[in-house]
Amino acid sequence: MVGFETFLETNPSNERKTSVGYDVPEGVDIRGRYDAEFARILSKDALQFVAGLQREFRNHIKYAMECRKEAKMRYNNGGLPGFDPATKHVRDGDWLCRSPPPAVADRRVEITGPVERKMIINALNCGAKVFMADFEDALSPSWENLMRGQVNLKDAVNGTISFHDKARNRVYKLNEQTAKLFVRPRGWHLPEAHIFIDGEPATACLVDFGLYFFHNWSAFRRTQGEGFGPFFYLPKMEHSREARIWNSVFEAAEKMAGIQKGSIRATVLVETLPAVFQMDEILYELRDHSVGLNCGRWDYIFSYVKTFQSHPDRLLPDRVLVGMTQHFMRSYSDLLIRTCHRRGVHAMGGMAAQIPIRDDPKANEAALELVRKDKLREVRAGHDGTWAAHPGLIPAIMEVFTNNMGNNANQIQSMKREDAASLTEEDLLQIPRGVRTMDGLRLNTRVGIQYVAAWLTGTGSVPLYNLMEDAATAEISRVQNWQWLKYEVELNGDGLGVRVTRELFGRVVDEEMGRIEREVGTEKFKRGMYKEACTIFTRQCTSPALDDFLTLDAYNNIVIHHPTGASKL
Ligand SMILES: CC(=O)SCCNC(=O)CCNC(=O)[C@H](O)C(C)(C)COP(=O)(O)OP(=O)(O)OC[C@H]1O[C@@H](n2cnc3c(N)ncnc32)[C@H](O)[C@@H]1OP(=O)(O)O
Ligand SMILES: O=CC(=O)O
Ligand SMILES: [Mg+2]
Repeated sequence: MVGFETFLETNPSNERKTSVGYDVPEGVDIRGRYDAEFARILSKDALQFVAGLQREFRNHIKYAMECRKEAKMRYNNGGLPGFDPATKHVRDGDWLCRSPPPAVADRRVEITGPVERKMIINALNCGAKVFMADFEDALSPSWENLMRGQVNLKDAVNGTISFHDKARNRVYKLNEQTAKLFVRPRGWHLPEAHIFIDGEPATACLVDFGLYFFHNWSAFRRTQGEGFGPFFYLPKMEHSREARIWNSVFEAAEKMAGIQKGSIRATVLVETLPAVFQMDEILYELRDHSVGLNCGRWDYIFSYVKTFQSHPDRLLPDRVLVGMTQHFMRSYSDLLIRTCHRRGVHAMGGMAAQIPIRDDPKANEAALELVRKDKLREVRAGHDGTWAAHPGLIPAIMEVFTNNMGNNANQIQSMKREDAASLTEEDLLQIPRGVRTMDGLRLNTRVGIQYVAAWLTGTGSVPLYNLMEDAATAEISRVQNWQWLKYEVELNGDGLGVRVTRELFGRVVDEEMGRIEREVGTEKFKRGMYKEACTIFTRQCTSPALDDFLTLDAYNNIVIHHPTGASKL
């Protein structure tokens, strides 16, 4: 794994202290650029709070990351993830989570997006019930993006956020009625290299959570949460011990603020394969702070490949064929619904990748139809709400959920899905069916390189070939290529019987780089970071050992380059 240690080794500049301008508490060093607006976020008190969390929980986090490594070793030695016999009493027990706060009882459509100023306003205004503001899959974690994101969220919670689009002479402001705000901090595994605490990079999610909570808990509870909150989404957990750390972090934050235990609420994304066997345990750890689980389908597919990286009998078909109707995906969604409703909380659906296609009405209608179909399956299965990637999808998704749920805020009591109790480990692990093709290999390569190029220049979610791409979808492209190369799989869907060798992949990379250049134009291609992206992506696809995360390696580049803004490629 490329982690803190590698980060330190590969970045000699980390020896420098650069807290110039910031008033920092003892032991805290800020290495990002000084900006007067950032300084309001990075106040001494706020940093003291973040440093306190880091000091209290760093050993717990390190231990949890060690446990991830041990689990990986077990899977790499042929083991399979499964239900833990030691926590059977939790799964069998008759307990409930606290009931959902009234402010977010109805979450039928949630929009997601990076913490970019205009998008925050558009998302809050778009008619969705919830907006998940994202420091994670949809954000490239440059210093500028992170700090501006915190400034933007503070203004949003205070109701003062505005944006002047000078090119269009348009001013963006909040409507009377807005979506309720959830914030998604980064995962446990990521460092925040611009903030050092006691000589090591801060844990990224504690920075995201800590700064947002410190500045917003009071206003949020007054203006948004009807006495509850703030609300969070928690990504990429692999085990309930990681949920236990979050629960303790929440308790520490509540204590600091002097608010009641159970004020903070969070929805956990079940988006790793090991976590599907821990859903009861995760809810149990967070039972005072939970507001449900969500099917993070894209990272879940990524995690399937990662977990089975040493299992050549579990190869994935083309990425486009691994949808929610594959048996293992349907089983995961069904069991998540059953688990959440049994514990009295929301079971949220996931993200359809389709987005509106502006210049082609026929293709646009076809994309919308795919989204409707996906959402209809979710609501009929019993999900209480779902995700939308784009404001243009909200009316259609809202209609599907409202037609099926009527005036009920959710289906927690009406869709118990007891039938899903009989789902087995085999159901949850069943190998996805379908063929592998040269087109699949080419698409993975083209999408992966373009996504990394965007990420390196500060943009974490992009439209590519009429689909939303973010860190999770790009991960699927990367690990699928890696898996196919590692096992030199036969592309069995083309009738040609070609095997995926390094030589073939080298040719594919060259040809797809040529195609990207033709598609984006030579000038943009030269200005962008496509070559750097190609180096990173190709290295990761061909490395003997699978990197744990695409973004950990790529992060070294954005720390060095300090992009100054989110520039679209
Ligand atoms: C796997 C997962 O984790 S999913 C969750 C993480 N991923 C995301 O959140 C992706 C969110 N979506 C997006 O980032 C964008 O919709 C993209 C990148 C997919 C497409 O972006 P674009 O092509 O720029 O969208 P498009 O040009 O159609 O935008 C039209 C308008 O909608 C706005 N818009 C588009 N998506 C969003 C959004 N998610 N939230 C708020 N506003 C949005 C744009 O800002 C633009 O506003 P304007 O007309 O006022 O200028
Ligand atoms: O975060 C969501 C996902 O699908 O991954
Ligand atoms: Mg995800």
